[in-house]
Amino acid sequence: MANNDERVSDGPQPAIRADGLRVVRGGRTVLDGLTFDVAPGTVTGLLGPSGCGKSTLMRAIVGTQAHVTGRLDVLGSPAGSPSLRARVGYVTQAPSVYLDLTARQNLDYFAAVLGIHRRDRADQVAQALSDVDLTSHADALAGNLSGGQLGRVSLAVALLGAPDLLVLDEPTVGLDPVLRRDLWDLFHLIAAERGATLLISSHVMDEADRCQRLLLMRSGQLLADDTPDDLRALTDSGAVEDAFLHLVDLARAQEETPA
Ligand SMILES: Nc1ncnc2c1ncn2[C@@H]1O[C@H](COP(=O)(O)OP(=O)(O)OP(=O)(O)O)[C@@H](O)[C@H]1O
Repeated sequence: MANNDERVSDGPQPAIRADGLRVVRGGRTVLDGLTFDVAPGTVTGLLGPSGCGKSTLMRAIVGTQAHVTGRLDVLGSPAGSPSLRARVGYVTQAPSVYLDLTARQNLDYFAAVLGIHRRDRADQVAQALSDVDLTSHADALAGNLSGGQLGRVSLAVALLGAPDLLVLDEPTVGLDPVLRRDLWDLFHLIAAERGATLLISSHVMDEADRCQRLLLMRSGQLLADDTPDDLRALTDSGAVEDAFLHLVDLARAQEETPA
């Protein structure tokens, strides 16, 4: 990837820096020249309608997406660098756990894969289970857990080893309001107590106000990179959803204006 230091940062090094990021899938440009920074220690929401490219961007950030061009640095190294493996936690939309193992056995297995020393493993597994409030179900077979509980096992896996960056693809989809609120509280706790950076995708705009910053996407492009308050003020809107719709209308009008 090209290195290009045109933007001079006067703050701490961004947790994620994208510059002219482009991804082509199946011959289609699905990310079209994204440029943005994610500040360290923040909870940033990645919002946009289904199919706009959120998962593709997350895959690029964690280094599992092919055909990525432009610049994409994560925690100071090019995305996908081997040194980032233990520093980045990633939860996909589909829970990736073994259904024939218990929650604890799943975590123990992934802790071993991550290289967490045998002597520290039991403590770290217990901590991760407690973080996601699953201690009481630790020894239940994953196959017998509810969808929401399974999602929390995946999240616990991502928390193992205390990663500096957590990339969570729609972690609250399908959860009841109480669980959603508890998870968002947990995300903010992780950022505040550990200084970790969280990038969390959602297509539900009412989750926007739970984020410190927002990346709003549409059709592979970035519509806005702002705080929820500034976004509302900028577009004179009462809700982030209205601000998003306002920006979509503006983008459409620009597309329709003859050059
Ligand atoms: N293997 C593929 N080949 C070609 N196009 C693909 C492929 N996978 C995804 N796409 C397209 O890339 C675009 C972005 O998909 P992506 O999964 O990143 O969107 P998303 O915003 O995460 O959607 P959702 O919220 O529904 O998960 C979509 O238009 C999708 O159809």
